[in-house]
Amino acid sequence: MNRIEQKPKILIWGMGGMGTLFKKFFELRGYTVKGYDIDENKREVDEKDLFGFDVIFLCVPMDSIDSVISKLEKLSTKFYKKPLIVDIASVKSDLDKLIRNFDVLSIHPMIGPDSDLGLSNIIVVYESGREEGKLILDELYRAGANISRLNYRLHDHKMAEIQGVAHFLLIAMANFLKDRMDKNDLNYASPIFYTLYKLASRIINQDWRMYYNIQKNSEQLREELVKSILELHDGLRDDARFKEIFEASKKVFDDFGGSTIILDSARASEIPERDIHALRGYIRVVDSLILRLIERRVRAGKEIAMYKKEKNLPIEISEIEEVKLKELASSTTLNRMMLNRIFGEIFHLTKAEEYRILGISKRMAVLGPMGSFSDEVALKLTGSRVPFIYCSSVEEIVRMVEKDENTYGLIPIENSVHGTVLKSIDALMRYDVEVFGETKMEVIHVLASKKKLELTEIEEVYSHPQAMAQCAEFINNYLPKAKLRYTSSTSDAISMLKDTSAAIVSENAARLYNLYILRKGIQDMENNVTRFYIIRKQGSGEVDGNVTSLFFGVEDKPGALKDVLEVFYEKNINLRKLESRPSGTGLGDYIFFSEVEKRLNEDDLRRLRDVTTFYRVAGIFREVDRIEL
Ligand SMILES: NC(=O)c1ccc[n+]([C@@H]2O[C@H](COP(=O)([O-])OP(=O)(O)OC[C@H]3O[C@@H](n4cnc5c(N)ncnc54)[C@H](O)[C@@H]3O)[C@@H](O)[C@H]2O)c1
Ligand SMILES: O=C(O)C(=O)C[C@]1(C(=O)O)C=C[C@@H](O)C=C1
Repeated sequence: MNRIEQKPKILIWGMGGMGTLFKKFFELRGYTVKGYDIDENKREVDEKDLFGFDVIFLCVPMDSIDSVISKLEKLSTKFYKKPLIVDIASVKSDLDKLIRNFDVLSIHPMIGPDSDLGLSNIIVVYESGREEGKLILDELYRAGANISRLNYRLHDHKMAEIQGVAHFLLIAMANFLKDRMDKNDLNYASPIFYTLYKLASRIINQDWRMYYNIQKNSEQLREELVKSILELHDGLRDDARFKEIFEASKKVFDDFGGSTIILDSARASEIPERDIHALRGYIRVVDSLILRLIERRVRAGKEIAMYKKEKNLPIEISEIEEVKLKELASSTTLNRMMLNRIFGEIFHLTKAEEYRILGISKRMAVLGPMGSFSDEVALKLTGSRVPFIYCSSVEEIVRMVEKDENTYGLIPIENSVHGTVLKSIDALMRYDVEVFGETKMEVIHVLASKKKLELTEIEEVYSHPQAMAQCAEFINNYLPKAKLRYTSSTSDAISMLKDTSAAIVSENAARLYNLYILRKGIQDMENNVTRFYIIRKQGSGEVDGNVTSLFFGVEDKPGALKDVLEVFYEKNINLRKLESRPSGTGLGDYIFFSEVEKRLNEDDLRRLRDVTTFYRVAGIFREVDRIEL
């Protein structure tokens, strides 16, 4: 465990490409992060407010680092606490100066602003051992970055090889071909040419200064490179010599099996204009890429599953999914709701593979969609070790459970405000399933929105009619002017949200869909509790419990029901619930559903047989908070 109690406050000094990347990364992980820049338009804090931060990320161009260090030195007496300076420069020539006066974590992130920190190589060049620094590296590590260490004096030399050579060759290619080719030549391009062309374009279209500084750092190596190119040129006069040079490189340059680089280097980076066939061709390539990438992602599930088994971790870790969804939503303008659904399904595919590898075949059918109240209850109940199937009706759940011994179900049976869920009783009556547990959960509604809003700014409120009714008092008191819009589900309510509207949903749904929670617990009644049945295929497991639920019929004569109740009375059995439901055989024909607080024994059932036309035990169960499936 880290010894820092609170997350350090971070200042990003230089809000360009890399600064923005780090700001978003740490913000999404719950840190307070502010940006400062020489350009006033990019500033979130003024110069006078630079002193309360625990960590300062130096994200200015390399040419400006020296002046920023001098400024930091001048300011140093005013800091409330000595900040940790995180240096990310690509060349470490200023590091000596920085270390002299500050606590420093010097890293070199080997990615550009448009990349992802997951799987990136982060080279740690110097660390003064501050806890904040360890925490930062730990966050990067947990996001999948590969943290390596390299002495800072060796760093610049290594970078000359890694970056200097690659940049030089690509800049040389662009420089050489710029007068010889035009964009039409791309019609003749091969995937390899396209890849190099794209890489060179990426460099040429950025600010030249950083590349200049990197080349300055690789002057000596460049000379060796030019010499080696001439040798290769020379080697091409003789096939045996060329073969030798060619084969010698194989030892280091492995074959990249499974790479999508060639697929991606097809014309898939630019949308063709107008021509419908070209457009369809383009979409075909993009679809193939998506497919290959999803396959790769799912394959990773195998390794993750083995790790989770070893560490006894649940398959589903909703916090990880939440951060990912937030991260994805923040880097696109695509519809957030749809994005959540698509990635929700992709997560499902990966999880399904994890379950398959671990031989987990059990699943639980619940009322969907993901983020519904039932989803929340099922998560709590199972500790998320089994996959959930999201159904759109109770009947669908019960039907699924009847069909498959490995599918369990969670259905609402009653709510303390709205009473019995008759659809659940009807479904239990029709299908061969049994109740083997019950669980309760308090309904807590929250008011949530896409953007942070004052209540007075809310023009419309979206929700399911039942949730709306349960929050009527709050709506009348605090949102008297808002228009009420009824929707058929939580996810519908969320998808309708505009910038000035809010939805009444569960806290779980608000978190899942990255909404702001404006008010919590807005339901009128305290103690708004829903009770659920946990069901399985009839006869598919051990029976245990202290409550029995049963269906029975009585003759159509006066006192018939009283005879049944008398059996319970005689035997001192407390009747917890009694409902009558139409049997479906004719007008006036009813079946009774009841719950009694006892595990009925042979004798109890014999007595019931005498006073009923039929009975069927729907389940023997007890209340549970957790189930092991
Ligand atoms: N871009 C990359 O691929 C990459 C990769 C790894 C490391 N780095 C390192 O990250 C650092 C930043 O690179 P970038 O690509 O984000 O640069 P950038 O040009 O995108 O952003 C730099 C920002 O710093 C601001 N700035 C300039 N001088 C300043 C000053 N004196 N005070 C405050 N703000 C100032 C600029 O206005 C700009 O917003 C560099 O040290 C670079 O070596 C960059
Ligand atoms: O990161 C993991 O632990 C995974 O199993 C991957 C993954 C995913 O598909 O992104 C799947 C299940 C977890 O709920 C979180 C994430």
